[in-house]
Amino acid sequence: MSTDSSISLDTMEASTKANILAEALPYIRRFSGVTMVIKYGGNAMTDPQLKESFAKDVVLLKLVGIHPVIVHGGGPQINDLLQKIGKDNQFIQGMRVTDNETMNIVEMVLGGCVNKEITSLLNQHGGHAVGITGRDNHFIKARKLYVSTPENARQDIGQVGEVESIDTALIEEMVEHGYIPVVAPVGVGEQGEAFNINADVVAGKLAESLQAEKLIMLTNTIGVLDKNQQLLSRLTPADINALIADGTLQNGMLPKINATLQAAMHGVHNTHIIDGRVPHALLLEIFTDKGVGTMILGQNEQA
Ligand SMILES: NC(=[NH2+])NCCC[C@H](N)C(=O)O
Repeated sequence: MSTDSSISLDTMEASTKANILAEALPYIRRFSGVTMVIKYGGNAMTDPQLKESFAKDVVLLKLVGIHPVIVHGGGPQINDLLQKIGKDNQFIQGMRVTDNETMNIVEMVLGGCVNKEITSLLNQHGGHAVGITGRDNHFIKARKLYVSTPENARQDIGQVGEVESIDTALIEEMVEHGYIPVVAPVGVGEQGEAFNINADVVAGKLAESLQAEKLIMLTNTIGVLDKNQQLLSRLTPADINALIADGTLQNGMLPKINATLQAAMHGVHNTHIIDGRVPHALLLEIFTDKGVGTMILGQNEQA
């Protein structure tokens, strides 16, 4: 039998839970039928417990009528395999020098191991996930990305690509039929060859092409921080530009920020940078008023 004080504690806990559910309701209604592109990476992709909570969240999103589209990375997994087979990893300006042999490994790891692991994880939790790369139906067209050297010359670093165009028909078809697309960031060149593309860039461009409601990046940071390391919860693209100009946003964060900024400027309603190390970060961001990370308002959203 429970005592009086435990009854009141139970009641409090129940009412907190009820409040959370009630807070979620307007968002469930508002987001029913919309597409959200989710960039999956970092700890959320390697920690067993975080993997579970991610999979449960994605399946729940689908169950309440949201259409999640997953884009994943896999840099550390590629490094591991290259190291195992004794192939050197060389980076220029943060980009992997990718000869044909390396590209084969990249494609094996991204389109094979990592993609199928995520797909299977979602399916195990009751989703209907299907894994693809940009070479499927040639839906992500890529061109070679050159690095500019300090002397302003163009340097060829192999099969590293940038997005030329995305044909969304395949993804839309999958979504319509209830599937959760899981996309590995590999694109296809003019000759049918594979290109390795940065996953943040693919997620941003895909969100843009799909005119998604949201682009959500799961990262290993709590969000965008100000000079005093405090979380900035809501920002406009203009705020972001100011933070870049005054040096608050540092190098490491810039590629991610640029990908979100581009999406925000090209029709994606809101973009979010959230902490993938927090269990259920996706649900907390989407279904609560305050969220857990940084929300960047799209160009036409109200500040
Ligand atoms: N970091 C934030 N301020 N998040 C607010 C999220 C609000 C709402 N749940 C949405 O997804 O649109």
